[in-house]
Amino acid sequence: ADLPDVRILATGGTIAGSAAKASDANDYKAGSIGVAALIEAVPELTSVADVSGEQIANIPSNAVDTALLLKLAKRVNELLADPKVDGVVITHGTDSIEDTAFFLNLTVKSDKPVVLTGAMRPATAMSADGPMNLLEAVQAAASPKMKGAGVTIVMNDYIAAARETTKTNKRNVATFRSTEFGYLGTMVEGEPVLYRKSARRHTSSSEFDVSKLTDLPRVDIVYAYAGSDGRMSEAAVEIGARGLVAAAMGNASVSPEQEKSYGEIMKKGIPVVMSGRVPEGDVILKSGAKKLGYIEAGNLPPNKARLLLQLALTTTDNPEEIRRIFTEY
Ligand SMILES: NC(=O)C[C@H](N)C(=O)O
Repeated sequence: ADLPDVRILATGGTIAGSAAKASDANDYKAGSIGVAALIEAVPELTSVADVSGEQIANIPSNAVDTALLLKLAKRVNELLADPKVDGVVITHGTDSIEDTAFFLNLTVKSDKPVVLTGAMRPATAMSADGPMNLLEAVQAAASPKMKGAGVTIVMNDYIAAARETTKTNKRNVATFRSTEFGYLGTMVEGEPVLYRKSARRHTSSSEFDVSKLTDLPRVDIVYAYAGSDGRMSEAAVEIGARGLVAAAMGNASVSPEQEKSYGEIMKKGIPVVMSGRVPEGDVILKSGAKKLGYIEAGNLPPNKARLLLQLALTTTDNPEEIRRIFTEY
């Protein structure tokens, strides 16, 4: 039969991790098994799709950097532009999988499925979760039902939108949860069953083009807590930040010293996006904070607001334009 053509791009992580003992699910080395071995461990893949692997990196995902994000986005765009390719799966460490997924959600120029997956237990572990996650990711990427769904994370039977998904448990296999707007769907007996669509711009309707970029503007995140002052934000500007993301307490809540520092930074034309430590709910500024000129992050967490601000700064410095971007993506 003519099976869908699915390309697997491997970047490392625990799914490619190995430990000395099957009982060890903690003290292992992430990114030690190559893509060929990942595919070989799941012989069922060959009845789902015509799969082929490509090793993009083999690292734990805390080592993913801007260069790798750009490399991945460019490679995915190249592959999906080929009419022969039906979908892409990316194996990735779970620590930053949501960051990479959201970045690709904003920079992949295609409606074809792009599915990220990973594992919480290394490949050598008893009850390793990687093989089933890889199978379900390939099943999703091979399915025409996933067309236009945006970049997704498929793990533990759920199909989760890059924008709304976050790691919630440091060690448990059921770590990926969708924030308030839910999962897109679930994998049922090898088939995606979808319940919803994202209303936010992504993939083929995104305005961001990374094809000619070799770097992204520096954006730093400043964490707020009772007793924080303005020195971290000042230091970030000093080392070259072109924008800041405030990880505020509550709803846009930062200390008075921090507020003063942000006010001065915004006067210099450096945008400050107001996000927060609290995982759910949209940031809504009070009139005083609005006057200072913050940009509201909506419900984006700081790590994703940072990526969106970096991409926004590749196209504009105008706060009104950046504000529009934060309402559309
Ligand atoms: N479960 C994992 O994949 C965690 C690992 N430290 C990583 O992100 O690479």
